[in-house]
Formats: sequence, structure tokens, C-alpha cells
Amino acid sequence: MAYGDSHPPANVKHNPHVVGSRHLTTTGGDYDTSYPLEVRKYIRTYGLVPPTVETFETQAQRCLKILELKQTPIEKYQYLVHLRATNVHLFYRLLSQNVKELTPLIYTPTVGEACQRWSELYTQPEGMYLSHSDKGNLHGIVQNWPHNVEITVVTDGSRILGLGDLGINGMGIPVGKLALYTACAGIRPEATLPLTVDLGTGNKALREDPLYMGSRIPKVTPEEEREFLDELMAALTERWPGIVIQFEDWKNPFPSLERYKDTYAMFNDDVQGTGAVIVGGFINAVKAAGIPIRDHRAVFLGAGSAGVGVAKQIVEFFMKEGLTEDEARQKFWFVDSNGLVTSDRGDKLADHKVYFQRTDNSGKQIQSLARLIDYVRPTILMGLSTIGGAFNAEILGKMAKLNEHPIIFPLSNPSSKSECTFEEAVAGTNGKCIFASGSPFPSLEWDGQSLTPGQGNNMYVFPGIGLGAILCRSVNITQDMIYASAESLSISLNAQERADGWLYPDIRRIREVSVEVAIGVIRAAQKNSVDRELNLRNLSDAELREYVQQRMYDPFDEGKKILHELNEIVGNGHANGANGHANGMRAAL
Ligand SMILES: NC(=O)C1=CN([C@@H]2O[C@H](COP(=O)(O)OP(=O)(O)OC[C@H]3O[C@@H](n4cnc5c(N)ncnc54)[C@H](O)[C@@H]3O)[C@@H](O)[C@H]2O)C=CC1
Ligand SMILES: CC(=O)C(=O)O
Ligand SMILES: [Mg+2]
Repeated sequence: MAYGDSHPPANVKHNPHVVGSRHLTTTGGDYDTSYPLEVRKYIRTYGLVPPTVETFETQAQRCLKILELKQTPIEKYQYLVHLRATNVHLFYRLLSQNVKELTPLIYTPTVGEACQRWSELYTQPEGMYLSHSDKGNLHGIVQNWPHNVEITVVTDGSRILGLGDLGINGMGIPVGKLALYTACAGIRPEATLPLTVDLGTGNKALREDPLYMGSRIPKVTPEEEREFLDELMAALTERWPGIVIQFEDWKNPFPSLERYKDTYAMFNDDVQGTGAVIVGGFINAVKAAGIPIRDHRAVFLGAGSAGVGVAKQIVEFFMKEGLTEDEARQKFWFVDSNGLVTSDRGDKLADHKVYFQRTDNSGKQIQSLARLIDYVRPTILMGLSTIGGAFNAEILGKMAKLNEHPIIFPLSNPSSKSECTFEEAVAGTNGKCIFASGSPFPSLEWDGQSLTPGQGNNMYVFPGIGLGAILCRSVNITQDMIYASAESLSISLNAQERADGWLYPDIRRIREVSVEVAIGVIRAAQKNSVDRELNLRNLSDAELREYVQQRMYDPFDEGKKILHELNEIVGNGHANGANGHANGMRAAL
């Protein structure tokens, strides 16, 4: 049985903007009220939108007013989903102009609630769902996606943020991450593929929920998952040879990372992207703490994919600063749900934890985080545990007593899972902490000063990693490319941000930051000889920057670009008629 056809519908050849389903596609619709009338005629939305040609300012005024009228974050999320589905370029114009205000609505924390309520709130497809029962047919089904894809984010929904196994309801995460790819790194919306693999779920309540839309089977075995993914990876790269594949929110991400990292242009965002973003901020945090690298000690609450991913990259940073690998590794104490991670704890440690197991405190199985802090006297406290509030006043007070400027990073998402809030961290350390959290918290006043929290979220790096890998057509995504993203991020603070002691750049500058990250990633790919776009090797940094910027999608340019294309087709003069009634247009239609 054929599932798809690699050829686009016939009318696509006639006009690339008219895609069968009347401008409503899986990655957004194109009913833009800012388009000049001649553009509307060309893409056949003339008469389908109100007659006035609006400025962005007018459009934005309406959108922001509607958002203001919505009472809850989830209602605002739903409005923004609707906006993207009908007017994709306006959605991205609005997002890029209001990235600080809108990111929390389309990403963490609101996307967490959206995933928890996906079955209840579902209204329209926004990505691709592939089930275990589709095995054997994935090559055909992938042909059904109507666009040329440059990047996909794929989840199995088994660990969505810190909210556990949400099955296919995790689709909100690929959708949200890819929206950030477009807004923050200028990947065209239709070049992104949100992908959720439906490999069963360990969440019994979901399997029994009449509204759940995934397979009602328990999670498949690791062997079945591997066989499925082997076929999927081959199908994706066969259809789109340059595709970059980002794995996201898998309960156990290590087997796929090991298996595919040297064969495909893939990376795991939770292990590698998180590691890079935290190293990026951490380089600035250790400078601010004023303690020599050699004297730092880190306690990590949570020894999962993100915790271990972060620590491994900090080891790399410590080694670049002159420590041996063993000295660097000995600076970490991990606590998981069974307590301190030691070699003699009595349970079999998961493979990824073994590297960081402690062997020096046998017989001293420390029972609580507070006791461990007394024992280790850490300078750094990281939270990747999904345990909201775990850094309580006692813990924060101890960190403040031990350090002039304790580094406190509660990184779990969404906000409800954060190990502490910014306000709690500031109050608990008497304003002394150096702080970054996974989800955003508001600025606050402390002792007559305005304090702004850092957001240590992989959104600062994954868009630039993907952009860099796409542009240099990287064969793989190497560890050097990931580490380069951290270094580029750390040096992308501007003078004001440095003077204010910020760890991360203002999120409103994210497009600029993504350009710098992409440049670092491309240079590292070249050093590792995994790049295929060899011309970029001859460009100076300034030329490469210009090249990257020019290739980024700009939602403000869309109308102009279509008009330009139309002018090319019908000849100058015809399509520029002020009343939009250009004769040449008829020829084009
Ligand atoms: N800020 C960021 O950019 C990122 C944040 N995260 C967040 O980090 C958190 C963890 O993610 P993963 O490591 O992928 O999950 P995971 O499930 O692999 O790891 C969770 C870890 O927390 C431990 N844990 C659970 N209960 C605990 C308790 N009571 N005390 C001590 N440890 C406990 C578990 O044993 C495990 O080691 C999530 O909330 C996720 O949203 C993940 C990736 C990026
Ligand atoms: C930010 C992210 O990737 C996570 O919390 O899983
Ligand atoms: Mg994630």
C-alpha cells in the first residue's frame, strides 16, 4: 500500500505559494492582511481576507489586545496556535518583536500545561505522528509531509519537561522548539518538521483516557524502539538528505545518541544542548564568583540525562582551564532519587551515572541534601531533578553561609518544577546568589537594586546549533560543534550585560546570539571536516556573519519577497499598480 507520493500537488509547480489546501498547511497559513492586493491575487487569497492592507503596527495592536483579553496562559497559547495556523508570518513577526513576553506562552512554562492537556485541547495537526504499528512503512509515510524539511525535532513524549511520560501529547514540545528555531534562528517555518513517535506510553492514566489519541499500548521494548528508529532515521535522511535531527525529551536518550551521532546530523538537546547552554552561562558565573576554578565543588540534584549532560561539559570546560580529567570529575557530587551516587550504594547504577559515581566516601551514605552540603561545602548547586522547591530556605541559607556568591542554578522545567524561584533564591541568600533557572522568572527589587535572573535554557543554543549545521551541511554534529556553541554564547554578552553581571544575553537579542552560535558551530564543523558546504571555508568571519544573516528567514520580508517574485514573472511595471489591479497578474494566475 502506498502512503504518500514524493511529488507535490500539480498546482505547486504553477505557483509555489498555493499549496493545495488553500494556504492552510501543517506549519501555518498565509492569510496575511499586510500583503498588498497584487500579492493576494497572486497567491489567491484576494477576497479571502478583509480588503484593507494593514501595517504590522496595526496587526500587532489587534493581536496584543486579543492576548490581553485572554484570561489564562493556556488561552493565550491557544490564540497563538490559531494565529500561526492562519497567518504564519504575522505570528513570527509578533514573536520576534515580543520574544521576552511571548516565549513563556509558546514554550516553557505554558507548553507544559498544553502537553498535559493535549488530548482535551487538540484542534488541528501541527506536525507528524508516526506509530510503532507503522514500522515497515515509514519511508512511504514520510512522503506525505508536504514541504522540504531542513530540521526536525523528534520526541517519544516519554519525559516531557519535568512532567513525566505524556505519550503523544508531548507533541507541544517539538512544535514549540521549532517555533523557536524560526523565531530565534530564522529557519523558514515550512522547513521545520515537528515529529512525535508513538511508541506506546508508560502512563496508564493516558492509555485509559477516552480522549487520548495515541496507541493504547505500554511502551515498546528498547530493542523495538531501536529497530523503529533505525528505519525512521533512514527514511528521514533519504527523503531530505541534508536534514538535521534533534532528539528531545526522551526518558532514556543515551542509546539513540550513541547509535546515531556518528552516522547522521543529529544531536540530543537535553544532553548536549543543555550542557552547552549551562557551560555558556557557567563560564560567566565562575568569573563573577571570583573563586579559582580549582577551588570549585558542585552538588547536582538530579543525575538524569540533563544533569549528566551538563556536568560532562563542565568537565570539558574545567579541563580546558588546566585540570586533569580526573581532577575535573572529582568536583561533582550527584544526588538522584536513591541518594548520593556512589559506587557502593547497593543498587545497579545506570551507565550514564557511573562516570560520576563517588568512591571516596564509602560508609558515609549521606541521607539528605542538607547533610551533603555540609559535607561537600559546594560553591555550585545545580538542580535538574524535577523536584519543585527542593532548594528550600535551609539549603539556600547554607549555600550563602559557605560562599560570598553561591552559584545557584535551579534548572528544572516548567516553573512548577523549578528547585526554587528567583525570589526564594535572592531572599534565601540575602541577595548574594549568582542565579539562572530553566524557566523564566520576573526581575525584582532587592535592597534598592533591580535584579534580573538569568535563564539557563537550551533555547539559547539549539537554534544556532541547528542553523549552523544546516548552513554548512554538516554530516554529523560533533562534540566540538556543541562545545563551540557554549563558547560563542558565553562571549556574546554585550558591554551593558557584562557591566550588569548578567550570565546570559538579553533574550530580546536572541537572533543576534543565534548568528554568533551558528558561526562558532560552522567553524568547529570545518575544523572537524564534517562540513559539506566547502565554500564557507574561504569566508572571513565578517563574510560568514553576513552569509548567515542573509540566509535567515525574516517574517517582515515575506510580502516583499512574493512581490519581487511576482515582478520577475510578470515583468516590472505590471505588478506594481497602486490599485492592485495589474493586468500582468492575470497572466501569472
Ligand atoms: N534548563 C534546561 O534547558 C533544561 C532543563 N531540563 C529539566 O531538567 C529536568 C530533568 O531532566 P532529565 O535529566 O532529562 O530527566 P531525567 O528523568 O533523566 O532525570 C531526573 C533525575 O532527577 C532525579 N530525581 C528524581 N526525584 C528526585 C529526588 N526526590 N531527589 C533527588 N533526585 C531526584 C532522578 O533520579 C533523575 O536522576 C526536567 O525538569 C527538565 O525539564 C532538561 C533539559 C534542559
Ligand atoms: C528545556 C528543555 O529542553 C527541557 O526542559 O526538557
Ligand atoms: Mg527538553
